[in-house]
Amino acid sequence: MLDALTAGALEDAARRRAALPADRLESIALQTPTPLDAAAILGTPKPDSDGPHIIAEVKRASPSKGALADIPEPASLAARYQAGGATAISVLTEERRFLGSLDDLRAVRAAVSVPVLRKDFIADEYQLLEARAFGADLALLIVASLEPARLAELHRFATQLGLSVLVEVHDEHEIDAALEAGARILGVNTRDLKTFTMHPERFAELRARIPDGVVAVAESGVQSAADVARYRRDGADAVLVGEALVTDGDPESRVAEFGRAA
Ligand SMILES: O=P(O)(O)OC[C@@H](O)[C@@H](O)c1c[nH]c2ccccc12
Repeated sequence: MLDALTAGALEDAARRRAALPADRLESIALQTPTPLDAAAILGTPKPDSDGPHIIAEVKRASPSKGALADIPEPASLAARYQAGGATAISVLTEERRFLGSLDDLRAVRAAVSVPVLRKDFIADEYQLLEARAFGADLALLIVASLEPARLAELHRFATQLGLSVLVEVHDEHEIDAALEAGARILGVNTRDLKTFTMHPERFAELRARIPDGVVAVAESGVQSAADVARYRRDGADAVLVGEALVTDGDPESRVAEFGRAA
């Protein structure tokens, strides 16, 4: 599944590149305001609460669940997340299975002042230029979908563009590869990418391998404040939540509640 998603994302990027070559995209990217330092922001404890930073996700659908929510105005959803105290906003831009787009990224960027993450299956420099040009402050790199040398190369390229990187891992070996590549923000995705089953205990098991000074993000499977509190007690600096927020009638209050969970 991960390979198919990455192949599809690369195909879609190649189509966009045919319309806008990399050198032209790069000059747009470099005229875009300097990204926020997401690693520093997520690495600083919240002044007003013992809860974790919340990274709130704009997510219409997923391969495991199909359609989750109609989101006609991603900008207003993101603004409500920010009003609820979200430290950062994640925007799924993958088109085929998550039904996202770069237009969503652009709209969210214009609506919020907190860091914005481009969440996609990134395996090419062009996709990082897009992230920067459409206003993202950070980009996702998934260790399981990249050779170690390629991961390091893309991490370096993103950093040169001024982007922070959320490096996603699933096991000890991937943590080692991520740290080797220079990761400052590590996301443990507790959803198994092959079976889509949830293993929230994986976060606690892997947390000990994440060194001080590296931001630890717990990703996936949060349904309630109790789930957030558990990740927090297990040592999460930040918790990334999608489904529970897009399916809630009052995402602002829900983000606020999650941000206090400790
Ligand atoms: O909707 P959830 O269970 O709260 O999960 C959010 C997020 O962790 C999930 O969307 C995600 C984690 N890693 C990814 C990589 C690609 C696409 C999506 C993801």
